[in-house]
Formats: sequence, structure tokens, C-alpha cells
Amino acid sequence: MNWDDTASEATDRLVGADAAGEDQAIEAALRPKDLGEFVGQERVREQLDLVLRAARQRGGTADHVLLSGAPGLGKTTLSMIIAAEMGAPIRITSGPAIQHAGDLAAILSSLAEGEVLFLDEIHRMSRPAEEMLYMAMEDFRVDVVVGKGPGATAIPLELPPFTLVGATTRAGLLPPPLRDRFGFTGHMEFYEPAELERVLHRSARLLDVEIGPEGAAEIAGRSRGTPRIANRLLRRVRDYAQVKADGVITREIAAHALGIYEVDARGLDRLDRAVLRALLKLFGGGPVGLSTLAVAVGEERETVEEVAEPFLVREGLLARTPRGRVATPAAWQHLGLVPPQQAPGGGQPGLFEA
Ligand SMILES: Nc1ncnc2c1ncn2[C@@H]1O[C@H](COP(=O)(O)OP(=O)(O)OP(=O)(O)O)[C@@H](O)[C@H]1O
Ligand SMILES: [Mg+2]
Repeated sequence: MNWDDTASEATDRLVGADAAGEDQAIEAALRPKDLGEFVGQERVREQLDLVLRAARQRGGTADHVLLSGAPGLGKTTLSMIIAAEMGAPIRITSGPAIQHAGDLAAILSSLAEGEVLFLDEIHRMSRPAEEMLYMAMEDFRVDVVVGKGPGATAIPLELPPFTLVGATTRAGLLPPPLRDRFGFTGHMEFYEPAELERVLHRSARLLDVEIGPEGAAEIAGRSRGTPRIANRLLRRVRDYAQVKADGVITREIAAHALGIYEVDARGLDRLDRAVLRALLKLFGGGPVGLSTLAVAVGEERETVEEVAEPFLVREGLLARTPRGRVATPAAWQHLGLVPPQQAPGGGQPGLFEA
């Protein structure tokens, strides 16, 4: 068995960026179908638009495209848009699904001319498959090895021109020879609240939910810059609006509903706040070691480090220093607490220092 506790902990969260069970079915329905519908990511969209237009004008296939960015920012969505814009079919697979080079050879040799091959989690492909991919990308050719040992021969196989779209959450893990073979790399950024509001209005329309501008702003502010989270929070708020009110999502309804789910105004959930509160209240804002902090909140080290901390760091609430975890002034402010040095009576500075 291969239980990945950290991953399951992360996907169970309402504000987790990875796709959870319920998401997968509904995401297909909410996916923008063309570049015009795709919200935000202006730079990537503009660049990609040029790449695709030029390819269409030439009547050829588009260059290989690498999409990198955090989970839930729209990489899979964009890959489908690329195929749609090129009027090409799309084949979907992922790095972990390709165990052997032979698996990849089978997929590549069955591609139609101009087809888009979407390779999700491309950083998790096996080494031999990766090497086969180099040649396929560059020369549209693979060597299929027949037989074993000294009698083995490599039979070259011509491939029809195709467009590889690779997606990765960890661009840094890609070997440079692979990265270099993409004609275009799009880095997906976290979304601005105003962009998430547009995503929310669009999704609400598709889900046939009535939402006011302030309701959308309230949800957007809690969505951690991520459309997937925005769409998920929208569904929870919709339930609440339907059961407890007249179905219309206002600022008040959104704030109430997300309060019930313990997602606060900045998008922190119970775990995030537990970590911050322990850091502030038990350790005076740090520095404190990760293990000590994890014990204090009754979680595994990995959960604190991989599930809670990245967002706290991104939000400027927590810093990882060589001496341990340290809270920033914004953390005190967010939890409505006063740092010890400023407390009336002087507090007890130095008490928790190493
Ligand atoms: N720019 C956007 N405009 C509107 N909706 C978006 C946008 N980007 C993403 N979404 C929505 O967010 C959801 C998640 O997007 P998607 O599955 O493409 O993310 P991803 O980057 O592939 O995530 P992962 O890394 O987990 O595979 C989709 O349902 C999609 O509808
Ligand atoms: Mg995806």
C-alpha cells in the first residue's frame, strides 16, 4: 500500500489547491473552452495566442508548449484550449502513467497528424521514457528496440508531426534538455482577486446561481489566488444560500457560509490558523523549530511544512529562517494579537529565545 497522508490531508481541505473527488466531475463543466473565455494570465494568453495563430496560418502544427505553475491555476484547461484552438484532437496522459519507454512509444506511434499530446506531471516521467521523448519532440522519430541482449536492434519509426503540451507544478525538476525542447513555456501566476471575481461570475452563470458583485469579492478574497479553490468555495456558498436564504449570494451570505467552513477572510483554514496561533501564543512568534511547532498543533511535521506553511509564507505571515519559524507582524495583526514587546507592562521579551 502506498498511503500518502500528506497528500490526502491536503486534498481533504476546502482550501487545498489539488483536485479532490468532487472537483473532477464538475471541473469539466466549468472549464473555459477557448482563449477568449480564459480569465487572466494575460501574458501567457497573449504569447500563446501568437504561437497558435502563426501555426494556423502556416497550416502546420504548433510548437511544443510547456505550462508550469501551482495546482489549480489552469494548466489542464489551457492544454484543452490549445487543442480546441488548433482544431486538433487531444490525447491525455501523465508522467506517472508512463512506466516504460514502450508505453510512450505506443502512444506516440498512434498519434494522428497535428494531434495534441497532453503530458501532465511531466516531471514524474521515467528516465528512459524521457530520453525517448527528446527524440520524438525534436525529430518526430522514435527508436523502437526489438529483441534483447546482443541481438537487440533499434528500429526507427517516423512519427506524424504533433504538439506536445507538458504541464508541471515543479518546473525546476525538469532536466534542462527536456525544458529546452519546448518552443514556448508559459508560467502561470496566482490570480488577482479581480480576476477570481470574473471566474466566479462566469462559474455562477454556468451553475445557474445568482451572485452579487460583493458576494463574488468576498469569495475571491478567500480563494488563495486559485480558480479551482474559488469554484469549490462557490459551490459550498451556493449550498448555504440555497438552504439558509433565498439562493442569492451576497457578501453576508458568503462570509457566513465560509465562516461555517472555517475559511477566514484571507483564505486561511483551521490548520493554517492553528499553526499561526501556536507560533504566536506558545512561542512568542518564534523562532521555533518545525518539529516543536508540529507537536504543538498535534500534526505531523510534513503536514505543517507541506500543507500549511507554503501559503502562510506566500501571504507573508510566516518566515522560514535558519533558526526556525518566525511570525511576521502581519501574523499578529491577522489573529488580532499583540506582539510581546508591545504588550502593556512590557511582556516578557527574551523568554522564548534560543
Ligand atoms: N483562467 C481561468 N479561467 C476560468 N476558469 C479557470 C481558469 N483557470 C482555471 N480555471 C478553473 O479552475 C479549475 C482547475 O483548473 P485546471 O484543472 O486547469 O488546473 P491545473 O493547473 O491543471 O491543476 P493541477 O496542477 O492540479 O492539474 C478548472 O475547473 C477551471 O474551470
Ligand atoms: Mg491539471
